[in-house]
Amino acid sequence: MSSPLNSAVSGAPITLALSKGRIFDETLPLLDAAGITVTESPETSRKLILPTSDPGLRIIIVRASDVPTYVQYGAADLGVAGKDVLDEHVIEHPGGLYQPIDLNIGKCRLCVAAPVGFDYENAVRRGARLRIATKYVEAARQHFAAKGVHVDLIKLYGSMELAPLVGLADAIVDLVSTGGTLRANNLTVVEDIVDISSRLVVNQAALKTRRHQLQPLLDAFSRASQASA
Ligand SMILES: Nc1ncnc2c1ncn2[C@@H]1O[C@H](COP(=O)(O)OP(=O)(O)OP(=O)(O)O)[C@@H](O)[C@H]1O
Ligand SMILES: O=P(O)(O)OC[C@H]1O[C@H](OP(=O)(O)OP(=O)(O)O)[C@H](O)[C@@H]1O
Repeated sequence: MSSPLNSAVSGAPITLALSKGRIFDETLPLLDAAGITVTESPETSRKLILPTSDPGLRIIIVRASDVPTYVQYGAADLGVAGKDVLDEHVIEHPGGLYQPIDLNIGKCRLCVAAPVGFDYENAVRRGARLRIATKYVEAARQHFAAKGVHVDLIKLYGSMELAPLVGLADAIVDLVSTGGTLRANNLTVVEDIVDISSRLVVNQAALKTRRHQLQPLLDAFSRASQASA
């Protein structure tokens, strides 16, 4: 996309919500494909609103799990969030979010993992009540309910791999990519739940009222993500 987004028409730039780290880093090439560069980095700047080379687009930096909230309430017109985060959000706060594009970034798997040597299959067969530590309580609840496995879910906000090592849980539900974190902590995948990637998420009202501004960006993201699939 070579022409600037037309901010003069609506009076306000389009706001894109990103989290710093891998989502910001992996979204940059997609923006680049849309002819947009971001000169400041959230790793070095403390600014939470970053301008872009296009006066019609600004970026806000929020926690990964807060991206759907900013977009749902219209504080951002669109954002990038993992399917893991979106699924948790939508179960608790349905409506208002449109997920038009799988960006094919942030690829990993949501899995059940347990200490090497823990006989998960046998525990499930016996009908044992398992203690599961996770950040993804809703996804875990649905997964184990569908299998008819009784679980006590323990909500954590990070470093789930620690929980079975110190007796907080029997197993965890967490994201796995290379498997390096599990290996380093003597854990192993005992079950795959779902493939994860990051999605573009758009405020449904903005899609109606600012469609002509948003569409070129959506088209550019769609082309770039298909090219990298
Ligand atoms: N190891 C990984 N490989 C690929 N993608 C991943 C990996 N870990 C997480 N992701 C994806 O990237 C998204 C953002 O992860 P990130 O680690 O940047 O945030 P976070 O620390 O999980 O979020 P928060 O700050 O809200 O707790 C996740 O929601 C997931 O979709
Ligand atoms: O299989 P691997 O390649 O080792 O990746 C898996 C790890 O990646 C994620 O953590 P992240 O690196 O995002 O750390 P954080 O959750 O503490 O931000 C996830 O929660 C795992 O711990």
